[in-house]
Amino acid sequence: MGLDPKVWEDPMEFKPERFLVNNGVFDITGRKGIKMMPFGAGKRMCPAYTLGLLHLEYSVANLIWYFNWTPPDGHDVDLTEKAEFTIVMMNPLQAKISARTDKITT
Ligand code: HEM
Repeated sequence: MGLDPKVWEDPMEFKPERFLVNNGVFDITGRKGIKMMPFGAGKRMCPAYTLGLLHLEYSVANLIWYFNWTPPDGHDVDLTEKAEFTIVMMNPLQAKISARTDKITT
């Protein structure tokens, strides 16, 4: 379903902005039609999906808030897909992280 052009426009293209519809509120519960359902759908849907989403947002927000992320010299980020046992990135992702000194502390 994730690769079906009847469901997704240009399914093979990396377009995160496709989820920025309806003021950024994308239905992942399957209530408005089943299109993407990372937490399942219907009666047996994950009962903790809001907790899961909150936890992910909190984790990512903290990683961005506390660290600067840059690619090491000579390791450019390339999102092109490469087929191995699974689909991997063209260049394995490497990141140099350092503590942010410019963040506002409260
Ligand atoms: C990002 C995090 C999570 C993802 C992607 C996820 C995804 C899923 C999926 C796909 C199902 C199966 C739904 C179905 O059978 O249709 C499920 C079920 C379930 N999840 Fe999660 N889940 C997450 C986090 C959590 C957390 C944090 C908890 C508990 C604190 C939890 C508790 C459960 C339970 C109890 C079920 C079984 C529901 C049932 O069979 O009635 N999940 N989850």
